[in-house]
Parts: sequence; C-alpha cells; structure tokens
Amino acid sequence: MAGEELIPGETRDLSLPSGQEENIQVFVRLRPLNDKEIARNDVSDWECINNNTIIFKNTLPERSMFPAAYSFDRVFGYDSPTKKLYEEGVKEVSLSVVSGINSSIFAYGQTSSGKTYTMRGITEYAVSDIYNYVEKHKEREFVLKFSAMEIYNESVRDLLISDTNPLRLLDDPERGTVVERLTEETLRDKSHMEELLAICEAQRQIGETSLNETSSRSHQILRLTIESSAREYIGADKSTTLTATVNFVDLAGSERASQAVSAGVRLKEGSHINRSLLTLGKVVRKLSKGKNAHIPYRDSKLTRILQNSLGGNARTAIICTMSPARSQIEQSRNTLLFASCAKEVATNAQVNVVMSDKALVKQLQRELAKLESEMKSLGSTSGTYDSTTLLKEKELIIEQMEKEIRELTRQRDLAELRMENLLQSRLDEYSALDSPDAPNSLHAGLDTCNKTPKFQNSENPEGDFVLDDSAPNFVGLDPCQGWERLLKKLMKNLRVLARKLGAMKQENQAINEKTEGNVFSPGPRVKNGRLSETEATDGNAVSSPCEGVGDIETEESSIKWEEEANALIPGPGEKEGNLSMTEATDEDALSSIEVEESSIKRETENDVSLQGS
Ligand SMILES: Nc1ncnc2c1ncn2[C@@H]1O[C@H](COP(=O)(O)OP(=O)(O)OP(=O)(O)O)[C@@H](O)[C@H]1O
Repeated sequence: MAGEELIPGETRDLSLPSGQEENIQVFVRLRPLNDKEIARNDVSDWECINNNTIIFKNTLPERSMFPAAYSFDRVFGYDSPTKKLYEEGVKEVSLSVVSGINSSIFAYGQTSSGKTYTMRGITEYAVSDIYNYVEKHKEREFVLKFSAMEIYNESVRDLLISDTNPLRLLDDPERGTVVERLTEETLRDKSHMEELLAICEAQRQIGETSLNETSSRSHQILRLTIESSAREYIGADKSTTLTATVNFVDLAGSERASQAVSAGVRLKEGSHINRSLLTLGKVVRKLSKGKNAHIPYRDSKLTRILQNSLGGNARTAIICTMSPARSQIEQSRNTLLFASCAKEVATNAQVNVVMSDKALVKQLQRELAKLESEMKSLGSTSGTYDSTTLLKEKELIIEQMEKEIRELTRQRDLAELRMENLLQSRLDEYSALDSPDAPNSLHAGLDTCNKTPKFQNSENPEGDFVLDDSAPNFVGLDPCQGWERLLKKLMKNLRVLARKLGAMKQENQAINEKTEGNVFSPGPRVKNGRLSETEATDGNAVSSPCEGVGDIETEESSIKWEEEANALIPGPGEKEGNLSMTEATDEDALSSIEVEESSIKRETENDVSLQGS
C-alpha cells in the first residue's frame, strides 16, 4: 500500500499527539476552466506558483486593493489529479482514524468549483487505504461502521434509507451533538462500503442550476467509525478499544442568486445553503481569533453536527476548491478569505481509548492512588515551604529588632551620661555661686547647656544628637527636662520592642513545632533557631528550621532579651533619679512601633556607628 509509511505503527499510535493543539490544514485546489467558461471566452486569472502559493495574475488597477498572493499548507493547480491531492495533502489527516484519532475532511468552495468531484476521489482513496491497513494488521480486530446524512434546507436526512423524514439533533453530555435515529451500518467489507456510497449518491439532493447541471443542493456528511482492539487482550482485564470517526464533508456550494439564475425551489435551497455557510464562516472566523469568545455553533445544523471538527477533538483538513475564471473572481476571493481564516483555527485531537469495564475500574483505581499521593506530597511541600518562608521572614525581623534594641540601649546609655554630665555641671555652677566670679561661671555653665546643636534634624529634633557632642534643641523646654523626656521615650521604645521580640520568638517556635511534623530531615542551614545572615539572604536556603537545640536557644535568647529590657526600665510608678516612669499604654505602644519603624529606616539610611560619638 502506498500509504503504509504514513500510517503510524501500532505502538506509535498510542503516543500520537494526545490533547495537542494543531491548526486545521488548508489546501487549495484550482480546477481547469470548464466548457462553459471556455465557450464564453473567460480567462484563467489564478496560478499556483509553487507548492504553497497561489497568485492572482491580473494586474488591473481596480484589483490592487486585494492581496495578490495567498499561501496555504499546499496548493494544487488545474493539472493536479485528485490522487496527488490525497497523497500529498489530506491522506495523513484522514488516516488518523485508524489510530483512534477523529478526523474530518471538508470540501468548501463556490458552486461548480469541484467539491463533489474532489471529495468523491478522496473518500475512495481513504476507504481503500483504511481497508488495506485493516488487512495488514491482523493482530487487531477492527469493526467499521458507516452512516451518512445530508442537511437539506436546514433539515437533517438519513442518506442510507429512503425515508425523507427529518432527524432530530440531541445533545449528549459525552458525545456532543448526536443525530437521533441515524442509521449506522456495520460494514462487512470494502465492497459493502462501496455499495453504501452508491446509495448515498443516489439519495443526495441534486438540482440543475445555470452554473452546474448536477449541483449538490445539500451538505453531505459521510461518517466512518473505526473501532479496534488487540486480539490478544480481547475479553481480558487489560482490554481496551481505540475508537474514532472520520467525516467526509462535501458542502453545498455558495452561490449568488443572480449568477445561478435561481428561482423557486433553487432560490430557497440557495438561501438555506448560503445561510449555513455564512454561519460556518462566522464560526471559523471567531475560532481563528481564539476560543474565548462565544462561538455560534448552534446557529446552524451544519456547525452543530461538526462542532468537534471545528476547534474540537479532531484533526481537520479543508480543501478549498476554486474556479480559475475571471468571471468568478469575487467568489474565488471569498473562498480564499475563508481558507485564510480556517488555517488559523486550532483543534485539539486526542487518542480515543475505550476501556473494558474491568480495565476501566483498574485504571480509575490507579489514577485515584496517584492523585492521592500527589495531594499528600503537595500538602507537605507547600506546608514546609510556607512555614519555612514565614519563619525566614520573621527571623529577619527578629534580627532587625535585636539590632534596634542594641541601638536604643546605646542611645539610652549615652543620653544618661549626657544628662548626668549636665546635672553635674549645674551642681558645680550652683556650688560656685559662693565664689567671687560667680556670675560669669553661671553664664558659662548655662551656655554649655543651651549650646546650639551642630546637627539638627528638623523632622526629628531628638533623633541624632546623641551621635555627636552637641546638645539637642529641646524646643520650649529646659535642657534637663528635655533629656528626661528623651530618656523616657527611649526606655519606652526599648520595652515595647522587647515585648514584640519575645512575642515574635514565641511565634517562631510555634511555626517550628508545626513544621517539624511535615519535615522528615532537619535542614543543616538553620543554626540556633535563626538563619545566619548569609543564609537569610540566600533565596535558595529554604530548609527545615526544626532543630531541638535551636528551639531551646530561641526560647532562652527571647527570655534574655525580655529580662534585659525590663532591667533597663523601672517598674510602674518607680523613680529612677528624677525620671518618673509609667507603664506604656496601648497608644504608647503604637507610637513606639512607629518610632521603631522610623528608627529602623533611619538606621538603614545612615549607617552610623555610635562607637565614634
Ligand atoms: N479538478 C477538476 N478537473 C476536471 N474537472 C473538474 C474538476 N473539478 C470539477 N470538475 C468538473 O466540474 C464540474 C462541477 O464539479 P462539481 O460538481 O464537483 O462542483 P461542486 O463544487 O460540487 O458544485 P456544487 O456546489 O454546485 O455541487 C463537474 O462536471 C466536474 O466533473
């Protein structure tokens, strides 16, 4: 068989693109000028210049607004036989059906452009190749079923029986749109299929128009379903069946009523044909822009029945047939416009595997187990990740707070020192009042107290004075009062900070304990319950913080900080020197937090060492 190499082997079949997007393949076929066209001296305006491009040869100025060249998967000139179009074009898509992949071959084009002529040949070659494949694959059991319908004046008709009653369309949740009571013949052999094809041809609505003596007045859909199972496993637990359908769709031709000189029945047919082709064009146009928009499949029976072939679970090829005649230029351009949109449409073909009940149960059990284990591992991974990240963030804050406490402690010590010095100098001045040059000494002492600061931050007047040897500008206050207030504030900040630190360390311990349950091996990067500076900035250092020693030390260091902070601060109502200290209220705590934040910010901005002051 010529197509043998193109039909994938049994093993490869199952690994064919499952759920993979693929654009509709579009082919253009140009027929030769027909007798009528030649008789009226029509000229051929189109030419296939290579395998992919068709050009409009006429260079009349009024035609320049249209593109002169169009490219597709393949183009076939007037001298290309149908066999070539089949072999080099649609064969691969049509034979996907033997591998369990749905496929559809459409012929689209204006009336008399060669659709029926083309589809007849394509169907014949494909059926022949399918039977050859079946013959060569004795290890599988094949069941072929055939059905055929036409959509005539928007009614669906069974082409395998003489009953002309219209068939209803039903929506099946699994199979999509289903034609109710459509005959499905199980094929005995190839000749049986050929007989049925002949019946369809005889049943199809044909009418004579001025453009085509035997114009197809309906859309015809020939449907071949192929099921296959490996003989070895038939009846066994492992038994699975591949099942897919190939549609051969010969659309009715678009026509202009004036050109087709239509009247009466033909006019009515023409309007139905044009309307459903219009919907097909709309569906294809919308699909070509993406599947997010509403796709009006339900606006015609044709698009409803072929929904899967248009953007669904199928591989699709469209053959656009064209007359080369200048008189048909408008229709030919419309065909090429449709073809250009169609090539942008993607479908999503899958291998359709039907399992035996036993195999299905086993498969479902396997999938369930897999999902359960995935969920478990996902749960533990995300839990570990979240708590580790949280822990890392909190550790950084703790480090920052510890730094801030050290900073505040130094500021407090310095402020105390400066105040002691100030008080001492005042005592000295008072004791010097007895001396003969008392007034001068007093002035000198007061000058020292009120010395203008060398550095003053207007937004934060007390902010940086401790960093130099100047006196701060305590606006409206006696310097001693100013120092007293400042010391109070520093101590309050220290106390709030120490409390927050303790709370944060407790939270971290709780996270550690929670994480411990999820992590099997403690990460080596965590020391003493805290990430080291380099580790903390290492984005990859997400490891387990669960080390017993670290937990204890965290707790201990937290208690230590709290004790230290409390030692710095006199209790409620206690007096320390002349500073009256009270417990910080919630409001105080809030303002302290603000102070803390601005302090941290300040520290980042000015990395100033107190050692030098
Ligand atoms: N590639 C071709 N080579 C030779 N003859 C062709 C070719 N294509 C079509 N023809 C002839 O042109 C005529 C019209 O073709 P056909 O009936 O297939 O057109 P159609 O597109 O199906 O028209 P309609 O939409 O009206 O049914 C037929 O006589 C057919 O034999």
